[in-house]
Amino acid sequence: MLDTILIIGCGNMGGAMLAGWLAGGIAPSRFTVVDPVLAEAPRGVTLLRELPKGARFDVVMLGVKPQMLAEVAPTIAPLIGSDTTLLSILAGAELATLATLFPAAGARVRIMPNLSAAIGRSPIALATQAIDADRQAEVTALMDPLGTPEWIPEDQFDVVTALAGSGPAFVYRFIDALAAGAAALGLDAGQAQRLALATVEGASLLAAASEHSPGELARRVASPGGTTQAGLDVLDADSALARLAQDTLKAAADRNAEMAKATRA
Ligand SMILES: NC(=O)C1=CN([C@@H]2O[C@H](COP(=O)(O)OP(=O)(O)OC[C@H]3O[C@@H](n4cnc5c(N)ncnc54)[C@H](OP(=O)(O)O)[C@@H]3O)[C@@H](O)[C@H]2O)C=CC1
Ligand SMILES: O=C(O)[C@@H]1CCC=N1
Repeated sequence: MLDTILIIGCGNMGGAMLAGWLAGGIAPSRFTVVDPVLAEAPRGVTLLRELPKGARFDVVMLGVKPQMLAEVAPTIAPLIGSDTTLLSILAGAELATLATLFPAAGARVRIMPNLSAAIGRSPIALATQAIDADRQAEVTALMDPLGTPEWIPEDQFDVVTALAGSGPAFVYRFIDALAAGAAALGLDAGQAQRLALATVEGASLLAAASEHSPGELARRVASPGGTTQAGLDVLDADSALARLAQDTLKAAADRNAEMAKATRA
């Protein structure tokens, strides 16, 4: 059973996952958080400034920056035994690196969530090696309150990190760009921001609920020879948006691969 959970590094992403778990009804008493700067933990969650000595947890989740891994791993390793499931959300920290740094762990799972975990709406990519089916099912169940867990081969982590981990930032840029474009055409800036956000929220919810693909939905918005088609023609000219999206994802995926190299133990 994955009852007790130690989160090491509870910043933006670790904090979002903790919020999602608590909102999903998991008892706060199951969580212990180690973080040097977190002002306070949610009610019922134990907050420590340093790693606990001699304690054992069913799950240890690494939530520090990837650049910290080599420094903190030797102090974390004594907490980890064959009964521990090690989870890592560190971009670029490969399973082989985790195996070198935490050889005693009963299971090691690499995870790529995003900040929407806080509201239970994150894609959650997971990769592992040599895990027994029961423990794998327990990890999946632990991720369920955070969104949509999917086990994937580890060699897809660079692109999945770019798409699903970094992706919210790209969407936020697009919302800002829509709002700035509308403001430049004369709309009040605050109103433009509200309308852009509501448009993206509604479009995204509809696409998620619809039997139709996003491409088909775009076709349904665009009346022949109308307003939308005039705008789509700009996005589609020379595949401008498609190329920009691919270049954006490639830059993020390449950086993830570089970080994996730098983090290799
Ligand atoms: N942000 C995101 O959307 C996503 C992030 N990730 C991954 O999540 C990890 C964390 O990123 P993010 O949350 O953005 O980063 P943050 O800097 O917000 O969080 C990391 C936290 O760990 C703390 N910390 C530093 N050293 C230790 C230590 N020795 N023991 C315990 N805690 C420590 C940091 O404190 P201090 O500030 O003092 O260093 C900070 O509070 C990264 O590895 C990243 O790749 C993955 C997916 C998405
Ligand atoms: O930017 C980063 O490196 C992390 C990984 C994915 C999202 N944030």
